[in-house]
Amino acid sequence: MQPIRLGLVGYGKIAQDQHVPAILANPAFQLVSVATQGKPCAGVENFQSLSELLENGPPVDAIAFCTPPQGRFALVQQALAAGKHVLVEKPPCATLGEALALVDQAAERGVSALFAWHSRYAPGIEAARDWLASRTLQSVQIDWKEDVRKWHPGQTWIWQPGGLGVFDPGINALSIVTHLLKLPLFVESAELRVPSNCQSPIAASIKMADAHQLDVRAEFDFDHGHDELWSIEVRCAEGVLRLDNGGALLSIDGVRQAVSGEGEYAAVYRHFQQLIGDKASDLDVQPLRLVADSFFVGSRVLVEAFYD
Ligand SMILES: NC(=O)C1=CN([C@@H]2O[C@H](COP(=O)(O)OP(=O)(O)OC[C@H]3O[C@@H](n4cnc5c(N)ncnc54)[C@H](O)[C@@H]3O)[C@@H](O)[C@H]2O)C=CC1
Ligand SMILES: O=C1O[C@@H]([C@H](O)CO)[C@H](O)[C@H]1O
Repeated sequence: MQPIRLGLVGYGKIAQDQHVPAILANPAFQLVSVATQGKPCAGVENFQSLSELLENGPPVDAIAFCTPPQGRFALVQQALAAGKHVLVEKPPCATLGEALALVDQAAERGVSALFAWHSRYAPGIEAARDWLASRTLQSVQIDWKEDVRKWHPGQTWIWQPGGLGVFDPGINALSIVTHLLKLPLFVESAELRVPSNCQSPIAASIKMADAHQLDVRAEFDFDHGHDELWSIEVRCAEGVLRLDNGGALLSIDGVRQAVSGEGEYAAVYRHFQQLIGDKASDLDVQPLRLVADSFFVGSRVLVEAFYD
């Protein structure tokens, strides 16, 4: 079977750290070209823009988008208009409206499209979801804290409108929790702590609920120490479930559970391959809606300036 010829747009940190290694490890894909504005990708044809890639590059069947969320909408629209399957890094776009438009446009074009909520593919997530399915949930506590200087060194886009600030990692926790729960969540209140020289928050506290008043709380911090805290604790009538290390570790009542051995991005690309084979798409916007609603109802607290 012929491999899926893949183009990639935005050869930055996550493309280098995760996407290209996962693509090279999956024989169903062949990376043939890259469009980027930074350093080129070795071993493939490089272009300065998606337009050049599409017009002058080798034929591609699909395109992976690893650019910042600002401006990504127009790029993905261009790929859809060219009839390409698309894999879109999180967050899918800079606004909820753009993401919803892409859902419609992918359906109109009849191509496969994936909003790659990569944290949903962490090793412990499916086992956690299976356990919770028959439990009586009482509360959820999310603590998602990391150092922006480690994970986004020098990336000014993250502090600009559309860059989401601490919700850029925080949306990963929201993507996990919305995958674990059966009912949609709603934001009841939020506090966004915004540095005086930034347009997006460096920390946030969010209170959410579902239609049955499940109490879901999140603490996000982008100025945390070098050792990340990526944990979700779900208290149930039958016991306590914890996901740690971003979902890589699962414990129930303090007892470590067996989890999948597959890495997040290997699973993301295997899912993309499956969607293409099935002529299907997977385009969930709920995590982005929760971020948008946090910005709608969130009270702003000005905090000291942030310097990278
Ligand atoms: N940094 C991380 O640890 C992770 C980042 N992500 C997500 O991946 C996305 C990218 O993040 P990073 O790789 O960290 O950012 P980055 O700033 O390191 O990379 C972005 C890349 O896109 C390129 N670019 C920007 N506009 C372009 C355009 N119009 N055409 C072609 N190339 C363009 C830039 O030259 C740069 O190489 C974000 O949405 C982020 O949320 C996801 C998982 C982890
Ligand atoms: O999506 C993201 O993940 C974190 C970090 O890479 C842990 O995976 C990063 O801050 C955010 O963009």
